[in-house]
Order: sequence, then structure tokens, then C-alpha cells
Amino acid sequence: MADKAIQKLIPSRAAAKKLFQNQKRNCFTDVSSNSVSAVRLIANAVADRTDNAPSAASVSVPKTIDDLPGPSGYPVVGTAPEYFRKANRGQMHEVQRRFHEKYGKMFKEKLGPVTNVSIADPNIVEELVRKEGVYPFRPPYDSWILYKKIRNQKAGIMSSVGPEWHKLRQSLAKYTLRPKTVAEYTDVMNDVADIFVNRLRFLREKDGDVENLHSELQKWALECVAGVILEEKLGCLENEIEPRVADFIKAVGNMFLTGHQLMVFADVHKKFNTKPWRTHVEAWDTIYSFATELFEKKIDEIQNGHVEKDAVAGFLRHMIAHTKLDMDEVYVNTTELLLSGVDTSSHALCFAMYNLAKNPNAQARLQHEVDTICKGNTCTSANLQNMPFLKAVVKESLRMYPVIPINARVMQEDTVLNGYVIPKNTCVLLNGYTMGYNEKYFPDPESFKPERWLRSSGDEKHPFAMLPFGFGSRMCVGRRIAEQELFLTLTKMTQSFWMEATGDIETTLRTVITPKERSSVHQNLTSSNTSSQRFQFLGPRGRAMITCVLERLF
Ligand code: HEM
Repeated sequence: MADKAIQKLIPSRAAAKKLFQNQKRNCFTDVSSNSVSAVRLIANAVADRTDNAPSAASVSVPKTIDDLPGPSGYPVVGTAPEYFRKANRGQMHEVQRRFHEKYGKMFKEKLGPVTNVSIADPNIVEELVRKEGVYPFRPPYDSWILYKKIRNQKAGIMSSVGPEWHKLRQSLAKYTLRPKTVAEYTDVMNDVADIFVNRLRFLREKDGDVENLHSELQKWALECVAGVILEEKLGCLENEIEPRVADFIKAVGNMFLTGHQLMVFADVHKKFNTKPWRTHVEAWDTIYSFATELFEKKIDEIQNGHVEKDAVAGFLRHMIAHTKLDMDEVYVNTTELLLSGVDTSSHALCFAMYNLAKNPNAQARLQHEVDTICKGNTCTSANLQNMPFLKAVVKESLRMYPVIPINARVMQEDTVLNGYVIPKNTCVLLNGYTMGYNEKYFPDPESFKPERWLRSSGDEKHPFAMLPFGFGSRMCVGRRIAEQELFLTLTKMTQSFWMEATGDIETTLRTVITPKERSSVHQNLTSSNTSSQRFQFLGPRGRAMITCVLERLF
């Protein structure tokens, strides 16, 4: 295969020159013919900024995937056992980082019968974006596909591929990624942030203890995303919550956890009806039943004209009113948006709070910015335009704790990346986590330094070196929603509390990076403005709270 592909990829000199010129003019259009790929290869060889780019001499003989370095692994199972070793469980991102340290910015690896390629270099990511075509293929978990098959369920924007995905995506992204539209949800999000902060105070005041901070964060995220999509107040942060809300949150966590566990040999798990498979099915069933209930209630309200006249239309109403999606499509999109918005935003907020608590100078600087710009009032979307440090805090926190540390694409055709022919159907893993800790792009990467993102730092950042929301036309469709939730809630937290922490959060990967159950973090929340009114979140043994919250719950 490789020889044939290489032959096809080598154009005549004249054709190459002409195509190269076109290519330079058109570098972001999708061109998929092999001859053009070859020209890209030449263009990349000439323009490649990477330190070990293929030399001009090697260009005429592109290398194949077999030439890539990588761990040799064991017969049949390849490197799979490496990920199942006790010390490495839930640490796929760390294992990948170590492989990159050993084999460089691009390596191959056999996982069972499949050969994957891993990359951790912004130039190669950029090259991939240019070549991934109209339908970037992020592989859904096999377990998702199997579930949808047994339940005859359609795929939504997150789990579909090809033209089907494109249709769902186009209908949605024009609203969810439009800053002006997302800004309309400022009040909804601020209301939830208020309730969240009051809830923390209430829990503290009641018995001096916050029983389950992580659960409060997940409820905060669900309340936000339900407000934005369904215009629905679920009451997640009230004292008594409906069991279905708690069940849904638990189901989302279980679906991501077991999806990750079933990454290899999902069909075998299904055949033998193993525990992870049963949990996976149960989790999806719970997710769909919750979404169906909400969806049907909202549709009923819309049809009967019971929607508040002044309410800002949620994304569900946008999809119904302004797109050509049928009701089934609107429903699966709604479901997948809801479930995508819980563990992602809640973990991101948890890590940002933790980073601020651990870095008092950064927290003080943020407090100063918040006080100067918001002047003690609720933050508006206009205020957000003037809060670069707040944005830098979120960026830096996502660099250190990218909620989704490894992204993936399946090549839709033989594609040359960094001078290697990557065969069609190969899965390429993009290690955002590894890039985020690369000294070359982020000096002193272990330190939390929001100021590195400020224009005044004078640092030029490679635009593809940090991709917490993914990239290209398949990037996170909820990005702006998530960012705005984080900005507004962190502002409210900063206006309300001073956060302190000792100890460290440990993380585990369950599709999303999650704080580990037994992280020994000690964190105080103190009312930020009145020193006499001290909110100390105390745990059962009198230890400072967020600490104990994390110790108990994760
Ligand atoms: C800090 C929070 C979040 C992070 C870090 C995050 C990150 C990501 C990443 C890395 C992807 C994959 C993109 C790619 O393949 O290039 C993704 C996809 C997606 N995200 Fe998010 N996300 C967050 C919050 C949200 C929220 C709040 C929602 C919903 C409102 C959401 C909805 C989605 C959906 C539906 C997709 C699939 C998009 C597609 O395939 O077209 N995300 N997200």
C-alpha cells in the first residue's frame, strides 16, 4: 500500500511548482487529491517551522507510518497493557506524555489490532487542520455506536460523523458560537452564579460543612446549560433536588467513565454483558430518559404558547424556529448538548478555583481587576470585554488541566503529516496535554502563570499550541457558553470569597480529566470583603473545607 501511495504522491516538478503556488494562495481550503497532498508535502518541507522537519532531500521519498518511532509493545495486544498497569490507570494522558518524551513529537503505537499515531506539535496540528476536510472525523467510542444500535437511537452532534454531523453542526454552531447570541445569556448565567455562591454560604452556615462541593459544581453546570438550552430552571442548587437531576449527573459521569474503559474491545464487553457494559447502557438510558422528559415538556410549552414572552430564546427554540432539523434531530442535539455541558464546565471551574487558591498573587490580581471593572456590581458582558486577566486565568488553568487532554481524528484518506504518509482510517491522537507542558511553548510549564497570556507579556504564542476546546470546524460547539459561564462565575466567586489551598489535586482520566477522589487539598473560602465575616468551610474533623470536600468526594 505504502509504495503505491508514495508513487501517487510524487508529482512532476512543473506540476508541483504550480500547485505549490496555488496552495500558498489557498492554504486553508480543503483540497483532497493526492497530487495536491504531495505539493503540501513539499510546501511543508520548505515552510516547516519544526526542528526535525523532513529535509528537502527526503521530500521526494516520503516516509511511511512504518518509519515512525514508537514503543514496540507486546505481540497481539501491543502497548495496551501499559495503560492497564496499576500506576497508569486513568493516566493515559501521562503515559502519552512519557512516550512523547521518549519518541519525540510524533510516534506510532499498536493498541491491540489497531495502529494509532500520536502527535504533540502545533505545526503538525496546524497541518492536520488544513487537511482534515469538510467532515473532520472525531471517532465516537465504539460503545456509543453499539448502544445507539441496540436502542435504535440517532446520533447527535457529538457522536455523529460525515454529512449527518455536518447538517447538525451547521444548524447549531451559528448560534452557540456567535458571541452576540451567547452574550444574551449573561443574566441567566449570573443568576445561577448568584444561587451557587449563596448555596455555598448556606451550606457553610447550616452546619459549618460543605458536604459535597464537587456535586455542587456539577449541579451548577447543569443548571447553567439547562437554562441556556431549554430556558429551564431545574432547581439543581436548591436544598431538595429532584432525584432525576442527581441521577442524570451520575449517569453522565458513568457514561464517560465506562466509555473510556470500553475504549478497547467494546464488542467483547457487550457480548459477555460485562459490568462496565451494563453500567454504560444504564447510564445512556438514564441520560435519554431525563432529556426526553425535559424536551417533551418544553415542546409542549412552546406549542401551547406557555413560553415566557420576555425570556431569551434558548438554543432549543433557535433550533426549532430557524433550522431545517426535524424533531428527532433537535432532540438528539439537545440531549448531547446537555450531557456535554456538565462534567466539562464543572471540572474546569474546580481547577480554576484550585489554581487561584494555590496562587494568592494571581487571585489578588484577579480581585483587583474584578473590583476595578465591576465596581462591586454584577458583571456584564461589556465588563468582560475589559477583563483580560480573568480570561488569562481560565486559559492558563485549561493549559494545566485541559478537561479533554487527548483529542482524536481518523484520517479520511492517505494524508501526509510531517513528511509521513498516514494511511486512510488511521486514528491520530492529538496530545493537547503534552503540548501544554512543553517548555518550548510554555516556559516554566508546571507553574500557574496567567500573565503569560496577556498581550503585555510580549510572548507570541503558537495558535495551535494550546487547544482545550479542540480545533478546526469540529471544535467544541459549546466553547463560548462554557467560557462565559466560567468568566461570570469566577467573577462572582472572587467578589464573594478569598480562596486558599494547601495540598495538591490529583487527577484521573475518565474521558475528561477529573479530580481524584482522595486528593488531599485543603482550601478555605473566606468572605472576600468583610474580614469579620469569615466563611470557613470546615470538614467533619475540623479541617478546612474544600479540602475535605475533595477528599471525600472525588
Ligand atoms: C471548559 C469546558 C469545555 C471544554 C474544555 C470542552 C472541550 C471540548 C473539546 C476538546 C471537544 C472536541 C473538539 C474537537 O474535536 O476538536 C468538544 C466538543 C464538544 N463540546 Fe465541549 N467543552 C467544554 C464545554 C462544553 C459545553 C458547556 C457544551 C455544551 C453546551 C459543550 C458541547 C460540546 C459538543 C456538542 C461537542 C461536539 C462538537 C462536534 O463534534 O461538532 N462543550 N468540547
